[in-house]
Amino acid sequence: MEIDPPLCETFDKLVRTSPIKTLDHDQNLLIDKVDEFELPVIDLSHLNLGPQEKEKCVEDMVDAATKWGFFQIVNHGIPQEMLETVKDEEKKVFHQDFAKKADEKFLNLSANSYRWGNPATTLVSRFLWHESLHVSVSEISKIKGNDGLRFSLEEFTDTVAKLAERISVILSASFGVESSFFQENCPTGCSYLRLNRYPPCPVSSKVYGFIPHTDSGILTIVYQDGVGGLQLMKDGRWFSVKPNPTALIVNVGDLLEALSNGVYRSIRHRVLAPGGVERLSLAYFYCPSFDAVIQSCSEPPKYKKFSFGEYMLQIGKDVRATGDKVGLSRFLNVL
Ligand SMILES: O=C(O)CCC(=O)C(=O)O
Ligand SMILES: [Fe+2]
Repeated sequence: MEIDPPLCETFDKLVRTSPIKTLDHDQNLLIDKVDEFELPVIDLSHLNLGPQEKEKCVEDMVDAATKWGFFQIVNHGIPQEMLETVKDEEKKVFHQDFAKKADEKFLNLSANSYRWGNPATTLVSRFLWHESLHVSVSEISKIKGNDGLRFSLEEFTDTVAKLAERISVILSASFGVESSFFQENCPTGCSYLRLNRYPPCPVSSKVYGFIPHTDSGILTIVYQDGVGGLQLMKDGRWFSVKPNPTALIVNVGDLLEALSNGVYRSIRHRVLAPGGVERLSLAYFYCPSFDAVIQSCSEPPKYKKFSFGEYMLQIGKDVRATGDKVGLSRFLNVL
């Protein structure tokens, strides 16, 4: 049985044909000289203590979202056992024959839910040493042939959805966003999950696990195993995030950056391909419906108002035209 997608063959072919053979012109600098650091840790249990502890916790979260666009949360209310169950199910689903995963009827999900490697790219720098399963929350109940996966994803999303709303309400309150905004604009089914597996990679200094990008939703909550490899950009430098499997990672998405009028940062991040071991992660993308209007209440607004549907349409156009997402700068207000 061959569980991995044909990453080696595809990569070798790409190296022969790609006009640029490295990840970046200063690839070694980027990959080898990266400092590891521990993301700010926010203890969410402090929100249930007295007013001073609560205020400090909110302040720390606002500070991390402003300076880093990323933070870790502990005592977040999702039991460790639930996280481990979902990770075990994720591992099992990926540890199946590649041919089975690539079947368009896999798990009864919509076509293109299972993805690997970015096989259409002509550039080494855009190849992903990666396979993933994209599941819209509205589709979880349709999963067939794997009750364990369906049940654990249902349980996980029920809990993580409440957490995402709570954090979004807290972070956006200082920017005048009504606390009802998220409940009114983010029906549960609009968010989605990405199950990520990074197979062991024999050429890990030559290829990304996940290419540099920003997340397009409101915020993302990531559960990762202990392998490491996630890096984020701060002040023009890449930093490696030290893994902490008991914490969840929260990162600001493009829409929260827009709602905060550019104060919170939707930071570029990437994942290095792991060497001798596989890496698993699970990302929950908290998203509004396509007709939700994103508009900052601050004056003067940095971005024009846009709907999430318009935003995603623009991303699709830019990716088709240039191979990359342009993102929020497309919607800058020219003053
Ligand atoms: O695997 C990770 O840690 C992060 C993955 C990621 O950035 C994404 O799925 O958008
Ligand atoms: Fe991401």
